[in-house]
Amino acid sequence: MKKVRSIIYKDGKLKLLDQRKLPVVTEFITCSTYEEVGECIREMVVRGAPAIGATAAYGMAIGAMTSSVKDTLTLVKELEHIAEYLCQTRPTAVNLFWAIDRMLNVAKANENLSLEEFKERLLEEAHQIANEDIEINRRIGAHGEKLIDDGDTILTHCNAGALATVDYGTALGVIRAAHEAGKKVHVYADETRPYLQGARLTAWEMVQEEIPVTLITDNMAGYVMKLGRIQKIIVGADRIAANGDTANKIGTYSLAVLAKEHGIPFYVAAPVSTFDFSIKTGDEIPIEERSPREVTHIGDIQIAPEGVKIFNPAFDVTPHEYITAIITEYGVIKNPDAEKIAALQDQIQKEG
Ligand SMILES: CSC[C@@H](O)[C@@H](O)C(=O)COP(=O)(O)O
Repeated sequence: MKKVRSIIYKDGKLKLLDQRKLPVVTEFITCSTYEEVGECIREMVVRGAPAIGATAAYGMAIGAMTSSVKDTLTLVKELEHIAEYLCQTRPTAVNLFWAIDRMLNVAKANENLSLEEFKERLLEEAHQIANEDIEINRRIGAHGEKLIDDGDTILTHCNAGALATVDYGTALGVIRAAHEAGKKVHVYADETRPYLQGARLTAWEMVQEEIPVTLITDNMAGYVMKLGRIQKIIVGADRIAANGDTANKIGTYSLAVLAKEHGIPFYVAAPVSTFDFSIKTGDEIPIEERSPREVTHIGDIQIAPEGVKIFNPAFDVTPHEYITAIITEYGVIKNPDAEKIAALQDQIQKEG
């Protein structure tokens, strides 16, 4: 299998595949400070909920390693500021806050270590978060591929692949696992305006791995469903509320409504780090609004008149009633609701 690694740590530096330039240019940006890491998250050099989380964890480790403070207790205090800075980068994907919290908790639990040991411990935790992500995605894939039939054509939105994670992917991980299991699958990728993650990234990943893929513009999705070409829809997630309502890339909600109308199963694939058990419903999920330029321009080409008003929400929320199942590393939650997600939370606490 050809691998697409987008996050590489080496010798105190984090190399991030510049996803803004794909698929035309394959170029890495090297970050030596936590500020540079934060900038890369904000500017979407790296994007996708699990990838953002792992990157932020390395940002915390790099922040500790590059700090000039002379004792561990002061460094823990400094890490709280670094955490605040990194938390400001993108608001919707909860994996960002989850990874930063996990790093802060490790910092607080190890404040008795020597400065050098403490820095090593933080780096070790960042590596652990990154390595676990790959393992978790494979488990999601193993659970999810059982839902895929030989010969299925699967529609996906945005990019929930190796690029959006440390490797393998969530929604695309399920598709990869089905492909690896010898099932013939065909992918329909929505281009995903305005940032074109589907056209630029999902299509690229599928072409790289020789998984058959057809690219469509977002407004073609309803028509291809009506033509009977789509058997399943699988998307990733940026934040899942305690009742199963799911925030994902703008346009996901429209797909879920269309799926219901056409009787097509609509699956969400996500690690448990994407659940925000602290919020009851999707109404509480903060939705990022991005620059109007993403809508008025495609690349450097202006496509809208100067002075036009723009609304550019980057995510929407799909109510849980539209979701056939959520696939996590713990298994498949059919018809997700508050009760089933509370049971998942119990399972996580029991199994760790
Ligand atoms: C496995 S990633 C799942 C989601 O993060 C993905 O579908 C998505 O919406 C990404 O949004 P992005 O704005 O590109 O970070």
